Amino acid sequence: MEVRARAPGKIILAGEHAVVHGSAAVAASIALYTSVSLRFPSPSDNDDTLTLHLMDVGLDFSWPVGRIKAVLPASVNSIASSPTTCSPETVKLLATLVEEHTIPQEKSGIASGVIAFLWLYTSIQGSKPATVTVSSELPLGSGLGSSAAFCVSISGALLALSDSVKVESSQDGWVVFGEKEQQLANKWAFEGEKIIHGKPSGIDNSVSTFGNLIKFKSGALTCIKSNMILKMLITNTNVGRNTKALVAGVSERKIRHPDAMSSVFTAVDSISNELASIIQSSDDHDDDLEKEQRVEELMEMNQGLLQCMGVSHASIETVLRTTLKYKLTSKLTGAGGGGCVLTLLPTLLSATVIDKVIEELEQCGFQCFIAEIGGNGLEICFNDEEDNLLQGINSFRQSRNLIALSKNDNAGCMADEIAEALEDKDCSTMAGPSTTTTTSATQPRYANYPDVVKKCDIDINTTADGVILPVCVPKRVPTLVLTNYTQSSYASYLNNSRYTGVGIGKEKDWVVVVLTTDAPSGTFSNVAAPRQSTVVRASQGLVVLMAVWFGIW
Ligand SMILES: Nc1ncnc2c1ncn2[C@@H]1O[C@H](COP(=O)(O)OP(=O)(O)O)[C@@H](O)[C@H]1O
Ligand SMILES: C[C@@](O)(CCOP(=O)(O)O)CC(=O)O
Repeated sequence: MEVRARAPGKIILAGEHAVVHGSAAVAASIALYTSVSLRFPSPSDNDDTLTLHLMDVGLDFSWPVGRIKAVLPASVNSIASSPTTCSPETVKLLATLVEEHTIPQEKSGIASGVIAFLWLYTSIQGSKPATVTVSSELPLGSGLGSSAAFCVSISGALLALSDSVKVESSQDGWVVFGEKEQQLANKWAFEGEKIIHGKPSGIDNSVSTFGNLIKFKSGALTCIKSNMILKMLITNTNVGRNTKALVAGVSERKIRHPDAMSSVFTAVDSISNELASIIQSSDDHDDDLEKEQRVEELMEMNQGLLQCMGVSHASIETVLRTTLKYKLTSKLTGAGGGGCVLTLLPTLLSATVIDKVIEELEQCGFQCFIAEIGGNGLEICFNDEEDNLLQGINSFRQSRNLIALSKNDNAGCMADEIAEALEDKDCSTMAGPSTTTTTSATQPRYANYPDVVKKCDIDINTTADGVILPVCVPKRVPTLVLTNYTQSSYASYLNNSRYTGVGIGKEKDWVVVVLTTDAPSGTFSNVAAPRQSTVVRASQGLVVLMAVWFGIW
């Protein structure tokens, strides 16, 4: 049983930090997602571990479920339908599980994310074995809400396969939870955020769960309907910072200067409310330019107040100065202290100016992108990743008037085994030609072939017709995986009528497609020896490598 969930990142247009102290804030989801796949093993897998693959940081964690049960006393068991806060004592217990793995010093911030994962997992699913894989399009720790997207997507996947939520698993493609289920996922995500952040306001997990454009104040969310075009340039200063420390720093400043800080928060509250009412839908577009200027002014004022809170940074000031040269207004977004900066790109701004600003910002070592604002929040998909790839391959074949490939279980088993053998190989280490002969010295180094063949019940003596197509795509981004099959030299195999069956396997960055034929030597119940093997480099701009082995060893 497998489910995938994805949740978007966010930008805060006004009100970060002040929102932690009860002021209003305005935020929008952006079309950059964190995706989670959750798979429970079948009894025949004999797998009794909980495994977490964190693709973005290249870290894997695995615990025998017995170990988790031994560490967590039964008294901390939660109920999936009623989100509960992880006590400091339980955080310590979960930290011991995380400490059983080595996390390099420069990635130490990941530990709190893994603790949050363990809390959400054990609370919603108990101590079942499973494999959970997380990958994100968001930069981590840059103010775009990666921690919220992490907690929301994990909560969504865990709830989707729990008894507490009713979702129609037969639906195709990405589906949005019903309102009740969204509320539940949001509450659990908030509990995860508390572990990572200490004192989150709840705005990040709310906008990641519900999507769109929202106003948020004291835990209450109002959806903003807007048809105003808000084009935002996002500049990542690439300066790392820690949300928890920045939020704590503002609270300490509030303790030192209660009156002054309370005035700052009140001013931010007014800014957020005014911003929300300006961008609220109106059919009158005559004053759009004036609205844009008012939004710019409010952003500028908000940035000034964020400086008062002590969360700006030299890199943020550099972005402000650079964009001001082009008469553009910017403000930090998220916790500040580095991270990302927003620049409003007025509707009448020419593409040439936009290119120039971006060029200048990039010369400072920053990264710029324009993100789509206000899409869906948390979404779930029950279609298996492999089924989706097969669907894509079959659409490609259909467009060439070929019959659809049907699943061949033995080939599927072989694809799984080869993917497993490849999983720890780096994409780049696979460059260069592979071996072509049967002698043990020159056999392809990726799998223990005779064992694979035996395990998958394939007769090594009669199977001669088949092709194995491995692809390595960092994070297995589905669209890129598909194009690596359909827009590379692999396309000639997919575009060949002699292949009628298919098996697909995947592990880490690797996907393996095994094609079979209808001939007695190609059904994979019988066999032969290897004939040829090559490795080719794909041209997708990513580090993508592919190997083709004709025939079976
Ligand atoms: N894709 C991910 N993989 C692993 N951990 C993640 C991921 N996304 C977020 N996290 C967790 O969230 C933390 C970043 O959160 P935070 O500092 O608040 O930055 P952001 O502004 O991106 O939310 C990471 O240090 C890690 O603990
Ligand atoms: C500073 C704050 O307002 C937003 C933090 O955003 P991020 O974690 O930097 O993406 C904190 C919060 O609202 O919980």
